[in-house]
Amino acid sequence: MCSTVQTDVMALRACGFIIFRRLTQAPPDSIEYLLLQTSYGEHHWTPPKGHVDPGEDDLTTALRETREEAGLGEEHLCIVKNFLKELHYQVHGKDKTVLYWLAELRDPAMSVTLSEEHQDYRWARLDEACTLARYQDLQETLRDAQHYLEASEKQ
Ligand SMILES: Nc1nc2c(ncn2[C@@H]2O[C@H](COP(=O)(O)OP(=O)(O)OP(=O)(O)OP(=O)(O)OC[C@H]3O[C@@H](n4cnc5c(=O)[nH]c(N)nc54)[C@H](O)[C@@H]3O)[C@@H](O)[C@H]2O)c(=O)[nH]1
Repeated sequence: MCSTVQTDVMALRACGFIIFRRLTQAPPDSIEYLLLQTSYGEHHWTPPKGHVDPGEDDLTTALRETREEAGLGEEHLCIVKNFLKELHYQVHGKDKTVLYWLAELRDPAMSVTLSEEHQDYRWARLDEACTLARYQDLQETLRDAQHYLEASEKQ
């Protein structure tokens, strides 16, 4: 009973990946981000992500959810070091934390396989991605990712 009460007051926590691909080597505006549209609720668009299972570490959750929701595993991804964003918002009056790592799809032609949780997906350049991801914090996260990638390319 105690554990049920504790679970109820604990903040929601989810983890995922901002996945991008480059269709050509350059320029940086050729970067496209993967967004998935839920098949439930308001049919909102987010990168692959999901709730952390009890005892699971955050990165394991992000990888598991990305495989479950997009059919993309660690072997298909190149994780970008030093990029990790934390979002905080409320869902039905409850605090929720979402962590996003950043990863490049190794083979840009690799196809995405959706689960029943999503009805559509889109590879979108930054502007379109921000339009689909209509939450300001997610838009800022996508812009931060783009800046990070552009800055890395200049080095
Ligand atoms: N039938 C039905 N079933 C649902 C529903 N809801 C869930 N299920 C079930 O739960 C399972 C999902 O399990 P996971 O995959 O593990 O979890 P997540 O990936 O975490 O997915 P969620 O959808 O739970 O959570 P969010 O994406 O966070 O959306 C929640 C609300 O937050 C807002 N919101 C979203 N993103 C942002 C943002 O970046 N910034 C801001 N500021 N706000 C944002 C937006 O208002 C949105 O409505 C599904 O299989 C369903 O069975 C629902 O409405 N109807």
